[in-house]
Amino acid sequence: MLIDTFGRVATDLRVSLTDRCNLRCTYCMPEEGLQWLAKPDLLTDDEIVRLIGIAVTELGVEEVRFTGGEPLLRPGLAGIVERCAALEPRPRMSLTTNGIGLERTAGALRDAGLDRVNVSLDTLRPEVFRTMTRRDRHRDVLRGLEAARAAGLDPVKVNTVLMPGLNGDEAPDLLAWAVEHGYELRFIEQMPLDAQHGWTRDGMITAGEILASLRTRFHLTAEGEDERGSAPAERWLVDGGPARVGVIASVTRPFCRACDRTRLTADGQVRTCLFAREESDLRGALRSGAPDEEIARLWRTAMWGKKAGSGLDDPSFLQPQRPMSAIGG
Ligand SMILES: Nc1nc2c(ncn2[C@@H]2O[C@H](COP(=O)(O)OP(=O)(O)OP(=O)(O)O)[C@@H](O)[C@H]2O)c(=O)[nH]1
Ligand SMILES: C[S@@+](CC[C@H](N)C(=O)[O-])C[C@H]1O[C@@H](n2cnc3c(N)ncnc32)[C@H](O)[C@@H]1O
Ligand code: SF4
Ligand code: SF4
Repeated sequence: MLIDTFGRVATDLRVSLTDRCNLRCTYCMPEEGLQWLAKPDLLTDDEIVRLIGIAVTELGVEEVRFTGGEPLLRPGLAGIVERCAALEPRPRMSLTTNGIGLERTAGALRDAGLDRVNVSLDTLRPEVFRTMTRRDRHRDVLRGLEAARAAGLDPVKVNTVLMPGLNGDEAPDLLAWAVEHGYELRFIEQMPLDAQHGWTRDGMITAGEILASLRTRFHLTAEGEDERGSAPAERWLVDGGPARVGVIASVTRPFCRACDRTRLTADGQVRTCLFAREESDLRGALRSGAPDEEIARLWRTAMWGKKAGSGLDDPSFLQPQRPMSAIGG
């Protein structure tokens, strides 16, 4: 098992498959993109499957989420999913994506063994999408979402970051649209994880503001703590249900106490937390011929260094060196 400093057990593995992306969301990366990881530094498909195998068979990981950067840019994604679906015990598998290309790939990913998908979409307005992502791909995302549902990926969740002056007034419209289409919408508080270090607490829209805005049009009933478990999203029934809406309030209502995550970057570093400042090198061990037991030992040791939480409220808080897209958001 992966037991951290506080006795919490990590059963949820987030794997970044690439740091590259075909969008340029303003809260994530600059217009010109970033200095991408060099190809030889990326884990190969075989290395990723081996590490996930160790996590699942030796370390008690039960859930694997593929993310990035944009994971659909990884050519071997369906193959990786298929090989992970053959592991014993079989992990639950999900994908966090911007949805571009999902129209083509959702069926194959489902057939390979993917269980569910979270698609990021911040706005229903194509021109706002262009401003927020600096790309004209709104329609591709909507088609990707439809394809995910049609392929039987279930649930299909939608992740939305609200930004003042852009989509800040769209929460009720987005919720009405999500309820109509059967998607589970979650609003995410903007976090200080952008490559440009442009985040300010005053400049973000808080969970409280999002809920107040939703309540102008919907009746929301809070779900119990038991139903939440270790999930980042607090959820509310919309107009009595069954539709739900979530808010991931990492900044104003942190949920680190129940954290059950461990992370693997695309270049093979274990991170204990989104906001960790240290990493442990598994790629080096893999490439120097370490056996599975040694890699499992390194991974366990890494988790003993996990901090209590994000440290966002600590006056000495420092943003991690890697931006969200390179950590695996
Ligand atoms: N603070 C914090 N935020 C997280 C963490 N994991 C995910 N998030 C935030 O939640 C957003 C959505 O994450 P997803 O990739 O959809 O995953 P999730 O919400 O854990 O997924 P579900 O299991 O589907 O609920 C991310 O973009 C982050 O902003 C985490 O460990 N810590
Ligand atoms: C980093 S992206 C990676 C996966 C994929 N490219 C996508 O956008 O879904 C994962 C999630 O992180 C969120 N995200 C990115 N930067 C963020 C920030 N500064 N604060 C909060 N969420 C952020 C995105 O909205 C997205 O839902
Ligand atoms: S949030 Fe996702 S889609 Fe947007 S730039 Fe970052 S990695 Fe790309
Ligand atoms: S910020 Fe770190 S400790 Fe808190 S929930 Fe996220 S990964 Fe876990």
